[in-house]
Amino acid sequence: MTDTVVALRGASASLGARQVLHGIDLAVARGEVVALLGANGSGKSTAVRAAVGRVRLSSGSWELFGTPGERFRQWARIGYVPQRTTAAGGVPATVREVVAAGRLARTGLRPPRRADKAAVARAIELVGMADRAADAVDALSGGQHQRVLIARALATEPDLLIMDEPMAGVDLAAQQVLADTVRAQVAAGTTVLLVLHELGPLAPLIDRAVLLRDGRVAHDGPPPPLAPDHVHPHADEAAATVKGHLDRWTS
Ligand SMILES: Nc1ncnc2c1ncn2[C@@H]1O[C@H](COP(=O)(O)OP(=O)(O)OP(=O)(O)O)[C@@H](O)[C@H]1O
Repeated sequence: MTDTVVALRGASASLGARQVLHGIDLAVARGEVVALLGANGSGKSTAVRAAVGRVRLSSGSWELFGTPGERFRQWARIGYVPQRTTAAGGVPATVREVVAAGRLARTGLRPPRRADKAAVARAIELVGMADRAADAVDALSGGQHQRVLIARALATEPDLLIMDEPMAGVDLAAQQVLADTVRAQVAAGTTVLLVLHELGPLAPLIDRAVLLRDGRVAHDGPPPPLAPDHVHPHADEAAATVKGHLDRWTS
């Protein structure tokens, strides 16, 4: 048994001719909530895509649940929300269908059982979309779409949840719903790795922050300091202050 749920060690990776990651170390322990921060193009998405095996390392190593990534097969233990994409790509699927597709990692091709249907319903409920479950996803707003993608990742009941900029393009009220969702997952023992541009309403949940700069780890430790009133859930002012702190911290 190991307490490290996901780890990149000395990881380098290139996209096309460009080396994007330069020997990064990124490890997340069981139960931790880690934010991966950094400017545009610093390599955050590439790092998490490498962590889930979607980008091949040119050197270094990669582990999931104590198993070398190349040999890891228990993909149902991982919920991954990629950087903003559309959930259905023109296919008129309903919210429930898209979220149920996430459950396939557990069920394979066997017919869904009651527990599978319950997990799908719970995931939809968690992101506050129960009243839209039968609606086509292409009728949803960007923020609602993002919630559906998160529900799809939660439907597998993951031990490790990786989300790439989950708050991008999501309005403040929906951000609060997402923060509550992440809080519920954390309370249930899920390990969380988040790519974030700013901490926003997730700030109180973050145990540790890893800052990337030009494909290298520039900081790994406590998250950036927060304004004293950061806990106020809907204060634009507080969000702006946190962002101000973060900008100073990352520049
Ligand atoms: N297919 C590709 N070929 C070459 N370079 C690429 C490719 N895809 C991305 N890049 C470059 O790799 C770098 C890192 O990209 P990555 O998406 O990991 O950064 P990021 O920190 O997640 O940025 P953002 O916050 O903008 O999403 C960027 O400079 C990007 O332009």
